[in-house]
Amino acid sequence: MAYIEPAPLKDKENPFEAMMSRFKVASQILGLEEEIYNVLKNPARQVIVSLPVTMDDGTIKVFEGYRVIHSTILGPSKGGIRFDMAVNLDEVKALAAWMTWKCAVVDIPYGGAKGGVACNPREMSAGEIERLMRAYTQAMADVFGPDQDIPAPDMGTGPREMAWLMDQYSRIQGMTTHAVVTGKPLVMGGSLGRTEATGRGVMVTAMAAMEKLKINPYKATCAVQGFGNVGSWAARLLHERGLIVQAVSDLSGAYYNEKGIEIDKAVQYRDNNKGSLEGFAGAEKISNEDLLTLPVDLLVPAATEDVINSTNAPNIKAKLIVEGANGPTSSKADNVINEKGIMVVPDILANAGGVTVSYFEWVQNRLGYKWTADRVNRRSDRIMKDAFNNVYRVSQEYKVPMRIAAYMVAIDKVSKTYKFRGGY
Ligand SMILES: NC(=O)C1=CN([C@@H]2O[C@H](COP(=O)(O)OP(=O)(O)OC[C@H]3O[C@@H](n4cnc5c(N)ncnc54)[C@H](OP(=O)(O)O)[C@@H]3O)[C@@H](O)[C@H]2O)C=CC1
Ligand SMILES: O=C(O)CCC(=O)C(=O)O
Repeated sequence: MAYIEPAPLKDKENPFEAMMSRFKVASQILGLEEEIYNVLKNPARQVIVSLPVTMDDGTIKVFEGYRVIHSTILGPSKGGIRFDMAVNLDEVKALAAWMTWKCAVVDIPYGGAKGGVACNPREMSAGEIERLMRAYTQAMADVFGPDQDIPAPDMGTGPREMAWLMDQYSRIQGMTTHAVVTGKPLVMGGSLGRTEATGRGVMVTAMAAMEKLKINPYKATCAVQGFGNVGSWAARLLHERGLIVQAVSDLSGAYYNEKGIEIDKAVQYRDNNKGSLEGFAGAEKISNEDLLTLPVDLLVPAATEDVINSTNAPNIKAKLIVEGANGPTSSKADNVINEKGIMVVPDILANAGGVTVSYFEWVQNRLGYKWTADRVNRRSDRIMKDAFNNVYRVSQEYKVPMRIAAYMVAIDKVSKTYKFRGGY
């Protein structure tokens, strides 16, 4: 069947519709039965909770929290928790579905879920964030579980928040339950390699794509948008592989140096500057928008959704885009990028290193055993390379972009499993 361009969407893209437009195209090419299409397009469960939290000044503020389980066909659902002002149900629904496809692409036995709370952690004290995370866990206690639904970090959360979640859940259960959450601190059942895992997967798939495109990493330039967990680790590891990282960014703006940013210095600066790159010296300050259109070989969007859209896509000059973030490219931009011949390693493949090592963390927790960093990295690198090669093969065979090929791999696996499970 010929490749069908995703239908362009109007105005600013709703992330769930952006996910659906690619899902539709891949389903059509696969000839997916309508009944199964309907099952997979609807999230299995959507939970919305109100979370009253006592703030430091004694007032009570009510936050809205979400957990969407998109699918449990492949196994217990898995996916991070986002603390961000922009969190809303449609975003969480899209992120949950992306988790289903992502776990299927890297062939790990999980379904997809995502959670989030609309809040601004930058303006909250550690105590307020802790009370919010404990309230969220309490409200989701019947949703979460090591064989049911296993959360992890996402934007605005990290090991500290996962520790509070694990502790609160364990108090409710009356027993220490490490395997209920991944991305925990190392001392409480976290896995070696999880912190850097998503950025590492971005690096591994970027190297694989550069090989296909015959780009020499020692001569290649790169720009990375977002300097949190994913962006800073991707930048550091790409730099270690010989690339010149010419620009990095966060919400404060982008920082450009033609000769290359010193990534370790930027990380150190951010860590000593309340998490922000604001004021970082040794680089020219440009806008996040300018970063996206720099004439680099590799562009890594590792911040948030919809940053590459129909407005700026015609000006993108990179030869390769490797998506560290979930949903950074709108479906309208897909068409423009494809016409320009830019290769895109899509989010559901490129950033799957995180959930892969989360899976290893869960396995180690259940075994009561700890793997070495070397074992974690070797196994996750192999999974990421195999997944890249599989998606690349499908994209060549069906003459479709890598994004559609990744959806095809995922939908094929989930739909076949659904049919084998039967009972409907
Ligand atoms: N953590 C993980 O393991 C995984 C994360 N992802 C995805 O990767 C992306 C980043 O997540 P993660 O690194 O964990 O999040 P973090 O919260 O650690 O970092 C986010 C970074 O993006 C910056 N940022 C946010 N919005 C914008 C914007 N509009 N323009 C430019 N920069 C922006 C932030 O800046 P500032 O610090 O100034 O706020 C920060 O540097 C998300 O899409 C997430 O879903 C995907 C797979 C796994
Ligand atoms: O590590 C995980 O389980 C999930 C990470 C995540 O939320 C993501 O891949 O988007």
